[in-house]
Amino acid sequence: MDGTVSARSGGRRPNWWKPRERPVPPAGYPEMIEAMRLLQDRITAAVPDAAMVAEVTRGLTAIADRLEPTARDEWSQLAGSLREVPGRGSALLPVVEILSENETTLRGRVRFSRFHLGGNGAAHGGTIPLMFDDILGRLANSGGRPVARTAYLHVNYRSITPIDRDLRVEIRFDREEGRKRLLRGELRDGDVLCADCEGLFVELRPGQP
Ligand SMILES: CCCCCCCC/C=C\CCCCCCCC(=O)SCCNC(=O)CCNC(=O)[C@H](O)C(C)(C)COP(=O)(O)OP(=O)(O)OC[C@H]1O[C@@H](n2cnc3c(N)ncnc32)[C@H](O)[C@@H]1OP(=O)(O)O
Repeated sequence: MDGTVSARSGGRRPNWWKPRERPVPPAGYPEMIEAMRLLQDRITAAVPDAAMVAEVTRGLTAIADRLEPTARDEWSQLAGSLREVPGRGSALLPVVEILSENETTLRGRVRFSRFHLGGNGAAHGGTIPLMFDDILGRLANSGGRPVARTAYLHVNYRSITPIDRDLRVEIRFDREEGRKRLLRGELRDGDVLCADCEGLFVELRPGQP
């Protein structure tokens, strides 16, 4: 690792975990990401004819080309860095709207959508750990603690997780032993337990990527 930062991919940087200034997005940035999420849902659901496929491909390529000159490295990108915005400004993440948060507990509302479909109205099994990893990681890294990464994430699928419904998620900080932080979480549809999880986060040592 030489610490070189490339403009497009981000590159790796030594001591990357040191706090840095929070980026300030331009007006309308969260709405742009929301439009991207809508696009993901609509493309997933669409069965367009060939003419519309060609038209959409042209339109999307034109937008991608328009954005290309504004690309910055990982350390300056906005997507995923907006802690105060639900879904952190990342179109990858299922959006968790945080209802309450302190140093031990986080409660939120999450809605999986068509983009996250696995089959028969249920969310894809990979999207649930994605959601858990992000909010467990948020709580694990709260309270001014040094950065920790997920060492394991164990997810139990207890019943299907429906898309297009508001679900509740609750995360608890279970315990901390040296560099190890253990957290647990539950995802519920009303009274029905959809999934629960346990995650181990391990604090990085200086120089760890
Ligand atoms: C990314 C952080 C962002 C932070 C941002 C902060 C602001 C918050 C804002 C917004 C929230 C955003 C939140 C996003 C969160 C996403 C988090 C991720 O998804 S991270 C990507 C996936 N994870 C990896 O890629 C790790 C890859 N693995 C590693 O790097 C290493 O394996 C690591 C660091 C996890 C541990 O390696 P070692 O060499 O440092 O530590 P050793 O000495 O092996 O272990 C220490 C202790 O942990 C146990 N341990 C380690 N791995 C274990 C495992 N898999 N199972 C059980 N125990 C394990 C060991 O047995 C040891 O325990 P004993 O001290 O002996 O009691």
